[in-house]
Amino acid sequence: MAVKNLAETEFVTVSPENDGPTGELPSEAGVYAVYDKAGDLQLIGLSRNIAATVMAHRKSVPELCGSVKVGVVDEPGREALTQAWKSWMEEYIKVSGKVPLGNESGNVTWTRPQPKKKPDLRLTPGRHVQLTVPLEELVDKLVKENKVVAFIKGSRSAPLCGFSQKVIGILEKEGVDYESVNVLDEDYNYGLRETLKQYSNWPTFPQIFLNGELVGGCDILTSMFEKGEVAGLFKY
Ligand SMILES: N[C@@H](CCC(=O)N[C@@H](CS)C(=O)NCC(=O)O)C(=O)O
Ligand code: FES
Repeated sequence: MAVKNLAETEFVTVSPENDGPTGELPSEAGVYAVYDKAGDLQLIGLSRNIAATVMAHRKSVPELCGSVKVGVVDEPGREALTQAWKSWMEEYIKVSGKVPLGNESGNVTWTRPQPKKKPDLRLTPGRHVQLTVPLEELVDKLVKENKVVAFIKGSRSAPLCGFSQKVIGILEKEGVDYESVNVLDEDYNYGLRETLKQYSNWPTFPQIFLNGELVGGCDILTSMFEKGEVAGLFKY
């Protein structure tokens, strides 16, 4: 049997202040629609366990969870669930002219909280501060005090060159805990680009250091990755 229309389905309160009402939510498969406290629809989702999923949402984004509507799907195959989800989605789009914010592509509010990316390290406090220590010494300290350091063009969250992007991608994929330094940051890493080439005797970027030693750039890391060597070397 199909689920009821969204409009005909009743609200169940789930706001965090009201910490109890899990009992009113079915631990069954079906669709659910989350409304914020202002009553605006934020997300239409489907789940194998509506109560558990909604409670997880309430925990991770309490500010957007005011109440929910749920529709249990009787014989919850993939097809039936998708069909129910589509019917609610279409109903909402017809009325509002848009998809719920949380369902827009690229919206990550409702997915599991992503571990925060580390900020890139900076070598100096800023260009206006005259350093008494040579930059080379700062580089030396940095690569010796951190197990893995990637000197890249751009930041780790927005690399500005394909070679740097590729090594960041590999380190991330392998779950390596690494520090990054943006050699193009002329404010906080002024002069680093040339200093590092001399320090490491390597003319290009990216440069990946492991335990104070240069491992190489993009080509070398890529070939290590293809041989399955990255995790073993860089993680343990
Ligand atoms: N084959 C190199 C590719 C990297 C590369 O060619 N980098 C160039 C362009 S991003 C570079 O850093 N040039 C020197 C510079 O920009 O200072 C590798 O394996 O890392
Ligand atoms: S910045 Fe052009 S190839 Fe790296």
